[in-house]
Order: sequence, then structure tokens, then C-alpha cells
Amino acid sequence: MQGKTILITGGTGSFGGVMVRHALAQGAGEIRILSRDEEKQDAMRNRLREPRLSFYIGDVRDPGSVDMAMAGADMVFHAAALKQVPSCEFFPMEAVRTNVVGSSNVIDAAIKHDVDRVVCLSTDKAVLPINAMGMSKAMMEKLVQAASRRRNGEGTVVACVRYGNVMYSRGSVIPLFLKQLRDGGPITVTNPQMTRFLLPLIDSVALVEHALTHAEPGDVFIKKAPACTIGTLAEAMKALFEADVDIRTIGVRHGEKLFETLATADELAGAEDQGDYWRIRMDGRDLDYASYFSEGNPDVAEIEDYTSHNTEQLDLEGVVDLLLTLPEIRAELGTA
Ligand SMILES: O=c1ccn([C@@H]2O[C@H](COP(=O)(O)OP(=O)(O)O[C@H]3O[C@H](CO)[C@H](O)[C@H](O)[C@H]3O)[C@@H](O)[C@H]2O)c(=O)[nH]1
Repeated sequence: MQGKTILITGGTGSFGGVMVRHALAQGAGEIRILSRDEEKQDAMRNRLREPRLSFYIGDVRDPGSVDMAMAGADMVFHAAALKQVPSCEFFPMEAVRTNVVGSSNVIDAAIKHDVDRVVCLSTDKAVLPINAMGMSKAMMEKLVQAASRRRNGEGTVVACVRYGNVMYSRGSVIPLFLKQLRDGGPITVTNPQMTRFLLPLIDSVALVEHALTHAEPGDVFIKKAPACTIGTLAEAMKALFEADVDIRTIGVRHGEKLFETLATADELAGAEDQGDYWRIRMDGRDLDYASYFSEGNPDVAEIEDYTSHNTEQLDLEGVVDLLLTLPEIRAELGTA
């Protein structure tokens, strides 16, 4: 990142906040934030007071504002998205406009301006999707692959990373459980047997950096991550904060799965094991029907999907230890 001009779409969010600090520390020449909310930009500007930061008010839905922020950029982290499951479920066309059309605008502008590398942030909910948020992110992944296939590996490298649940992200279950136990309970658990991958925010930045360094056109990178049941997570929060509160089971919410899938067997059959990461290569076969039927992949049947049910499962102690690595939890405990 040394001396480079970096554009972060949706740069005032949780990912943007950590990535900006990281890029500054890496010696980035200029960091551009493209986002809609002037108040959040103002807060970031005042918090960091950094001449290498520049702020662009705009929306990825609007090709003009993307184009303006893109001109002269060397690398792009595309984090702007509608990411809440319920809002996308109620307003699926809004998810299409931001996550599909917006991503297409970002990819097209990056190619037009001959940007070196673009990393788009996707989610495990994009794999075998059942909700509108996941479906729109799956379409974003398809746009990345189609753009890469069309250009035969030439020019701008566009790739994706897939996250599991980012621990302590805004509006997610860990801060909710914390508030509930501070209020004297009960802690509301949808289904104690439900599992989720657990990814600290700092690991999500490392994953993006890994993708930035290793990406070839159309790749999807995932980080191998442990998971736990939501019942164990609730017990771990109780233990950590020494709270004697009830746990109430409330049932699964709309558009929710019992477990998430980070990669399908099909994808893993051609993936490269990179230690802590998997690189899932784009299916580079051309989309001609003859090759579709005559060159299938025989390995697929041997492999399982990689899910939050079959990855390493953390027990109560393991979850407590992982929670203790989060700066937010340490601050709450007064041990920061
Ligand atoms: O009161 C609650 C709320 C949630 N859960 C459970 O906790 C787990 C995590 O829930 P979150 O709401 O934290 O996360 P989701 O998996 O539903 O989705 C989250 O991650 C997504 C990205 O993958 C999006 O960012 C989304 O907005 C964000 O909420 C789920 O199993 C959920 O059922 C509970 O047990 N009780």
C-alpha cells in the first residue's frame, strides 16, 4: 500500500475504520472514503485528523459519484453494501440497487480507470443463499467473475473475500447479549443449536490484505475460522460478565439458516489450500454447453461443504478466550 491511492467504498463503517488505520500505518499515499453519510464522514475526519484522507460524498448506485472517486486510484476495497438481513428482505430492490448495481458500477469504473486491484467484500450468506441480502451478494460475486472472464485475466484484478459473522459488529448478537445481561436479562437465543463462524474484525482486515496480495482475477478468498453454537455463545457471555441471567429461546428469525456455509464442496474441489486461507478459483471453463456437460469435476462427491456445523467447534472456554481478544469486550470488562 506504500504510496498508493486507495479507495474504500462504505469507508466509514466498522471495516473502513480498521482498514483506514491499517492503510495509514502501511504508508498509503492517499485514502479516499466514498460514502453517503456526511455526519459519519465528519466524525471520521475529526477523529483521525489526517491529511492523507479525502472524503467523497456519493452513492455506489450513482455511476457519476463512483467515477469521480475512482479516477487515479490504485486499489479499491468495496465495502459499501446493504448488509442487514431484514431490511433487504423487506426491500429487495434496494439490495439489488446497492449490492448488485452499485457493485457493477464500482467494477466498471475500476476497469475504466485501469485500477490495479479491487477486493469486494462478500459474506457466507451469499453461499446457497436463502435471503435477499445473501442473494444480492451472490450476484455481486457473479459480476466479479463475469468481468474477470470477459477480460481473460487482463488489466484490473477484481476478486472477492467472504466473511462469516464479524464479532461485535454494529447491530450483531454479541453487543445485543451484552446489553441484555447488563439490563438483568433475559438473553434471547433464537435456537441454541444454531452455529455461526466467528471472525474478529481484525481478521477480516487480514483476509482482505491476503486477497489484495494474492488475488488473480475472479478469485474468492475465505479464512478458515472456528464456529460455536449460539447457546455456547450466550453461556460464554454470562460466564465472562459473571451475570446470573436467564436464557430464553425465541425461535429462528425470517431468512435465517441453522448454519452458514463458507464454501461449497463444488468450490472446494478446485480450491487452493493456503494455510489459514482457501483460495477459490473462478470456474474458468467457458460457458459453452458442450464443455459444461463433458468436463465435470469428479472430485466434488468426495468433499463436503465447509460450514459452521463442520468446522472446528469452540467450547465454552474457547469462546471465552476468543471474546477476550476483542478490544470492545476488554474495554467493557475494564481490562483494556
Ligand atoms: O436476539 C438474538 C439475535 C440473534 N441471535 C442469533 O445470533 C446469531 C448471529 O446473529 P446476528 O444478528 O449477529 O448475525 P446474522 O448471522 O443474523 O447476520 C449478521 O451478519 C450478516 C453478515 O453475514 C449481516 O451483517 C447481518 O446484518 C448481521 O446481523 C444468529 O444465529 C442468530 O440467530 C440470537 O440468538 N438472539
